[in-house]
Amino acid sequence: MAEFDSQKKYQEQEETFFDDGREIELLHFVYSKPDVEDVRDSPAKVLAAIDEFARTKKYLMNVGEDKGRIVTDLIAEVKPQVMVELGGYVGYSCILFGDAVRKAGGRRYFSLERNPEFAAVISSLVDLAGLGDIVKVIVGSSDDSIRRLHAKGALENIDLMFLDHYKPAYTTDLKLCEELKLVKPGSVLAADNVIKPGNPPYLEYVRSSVDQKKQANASSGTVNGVDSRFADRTAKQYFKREGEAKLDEKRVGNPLLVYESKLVHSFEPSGVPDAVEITRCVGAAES
Ligand SMILES: C[S@@+](CC[C@H](N)C(=O)[O-])C[C@H]1O[C@@H](n2cnc3c(N)ncnc32)[C@H](O)[C@@H]1O
Repeated sequence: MAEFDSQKKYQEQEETFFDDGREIELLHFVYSKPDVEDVRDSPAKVLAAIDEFARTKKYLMNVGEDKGRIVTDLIAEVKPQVMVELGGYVGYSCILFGDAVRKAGGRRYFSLERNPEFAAVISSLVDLAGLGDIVKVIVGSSDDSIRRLHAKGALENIDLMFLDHYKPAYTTDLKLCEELKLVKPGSVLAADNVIKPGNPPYLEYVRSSVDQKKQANASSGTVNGVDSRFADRTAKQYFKREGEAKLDEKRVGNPLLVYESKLVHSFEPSGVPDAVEITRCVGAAES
């Protein structure tokens, strides 16, 4: 693994590090750049402007350059027609990966974001980057949005999914996608923040054998709730705005799907070590 380049370090992550007006400040920062016309239609320049804000003004909870490269390499290899991200924030991953999907010949990048203000920031920056033809920003809770897109026929399968939203919802949303047959053999998953802050229930699930998954479903009805292994800070990250998380504890997914999963180490844009879990659905067992 390459060293972290400290010149590129984001500002320190404060106690309150999002939803305090900085997302709108970012928009003003980007659009008031003297060379904004040069930035237009350039995903790389929009990303550079977002990075500049986070390095010189305020921390932003973006995937960042280093972990981002793990996923853009994956996009170049998988060549997804349809990619979905869970959690868009201000659009950094959406612009980086939407551009990579377009370059790889893909058709659609869905960015699912619950906070309508953040979703508006994503849409504005996606438009500036000239990615409006491929990116669709969907406002709402990820599980509702997945169900609605599926019911409308707008989403029939997911070639590549980037999970980067509420940490306890990674497993329940993956199971929902399995039940709707959106995730199936051939699908690939990239899950962010599996070291910082960590996601033991998700790692356990994607690394389990078919038998282990069947047993886990049989032995506990509450295994999908907000697991006690999450730190309180992680479990309550969106509490102030969204209230208590409502996760479907009864969701069983499709335990017959066979996954191959590996951890790829890297760094947060703040320099803190983290990793992306890359999971490939390689088949389905007989029931
Ligand atoms: C870590 S940020 C995403 C960062 C973004 N992927 C990037 O790298 O540029 C997490 C985002 O997930 C959103 N979020 C949290 N829970 C969600 C849910 N259940 N459905 C949709 N979005 C959610 C938050 O509002 C926040 O914007």
